[in-house]
Amino acid sequence: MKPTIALTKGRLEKQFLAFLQSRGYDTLPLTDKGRKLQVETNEFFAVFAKGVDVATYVEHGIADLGIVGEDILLEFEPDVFDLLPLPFGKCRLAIAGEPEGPRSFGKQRIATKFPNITTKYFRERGKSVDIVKLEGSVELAPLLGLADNIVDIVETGTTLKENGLIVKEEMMSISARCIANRNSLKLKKSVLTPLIDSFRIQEEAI
Ligand SMILES: Nc1ncnc2c1ncn2[C@@H]1O[C@H](COP(=O)(O)OP(=O)(O)OP(=O)(O)O)[C@@H](O)[C@H]1O
Ligand SMILES: O=P(O)(O)OC[C@H]1O[C@H](OP(=O)(O)OP(=O)(O)O)[C@H](O)[C@@H]1O
Repeated sequence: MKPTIALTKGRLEKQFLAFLQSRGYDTLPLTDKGRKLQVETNEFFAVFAKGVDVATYVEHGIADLGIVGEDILLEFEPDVFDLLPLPFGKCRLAIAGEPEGPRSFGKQRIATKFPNITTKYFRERGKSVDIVKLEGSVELAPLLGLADNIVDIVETGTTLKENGLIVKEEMMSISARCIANRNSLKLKKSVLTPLIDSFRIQEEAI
């Protein structure tokens, strides 16, 4: 029985397909899928979902493996096995804002897509902050006065730069991860092992 892999749609999907190609897989069924959300390849069934839903499908055992950003694992803490890092989806989480600093003097207000990561990060440093949850274009928040600073993903830094913002503090580096359903790892070991092994790369290449 072929295993099922849940893939994060969009940015990570493209990078995962390039990675699969580099590992010798025929990715034609995946690249030619059009708007289909389920595709069968020679080696596995693929389903395409948003990052947090990838984690949910893996947690519930609908998918055996998942390809997801580490930010999703840190934010939602799904009950999955975090198997291995992958050499793409590389970016970092950072606190960013306007160069002249926060407007308010009281408790700092932070806009972010990642309220849990942000709360934990500041709590571990003995600070309490007010969080404003946004779903995207987080860089707008300090510009429009919704928040003092943001916590967001930075890759090239272009979005920050073009909006006149700067990194105030680097929080952590993140990459894509391969996750697994805990039961699948035991029950489908023989079909999953070759697949997982083909995703392994030298630690220093991550
Ligand atoms: N600029 C970036 N550079 C590199 N990796 C990124 C970047 N932005 C996000 N990522 C990583 O890719 C994953 C998917 O990001 P993507 O932007 O495609 O989805 P999303 O944030 O859910 O946005 P959307 O709502 O448009 O689907 C994120 O979870 C993160 O790990
Ligand atoms: O450093 P950069 O290379 O500019 O990349 C960082 C940007 O990419 C992501 O946004 P995305 O494109 O996913 O859009 P969103 O803000 O709507 O989530 C992230 O939230 C930053 O805004």
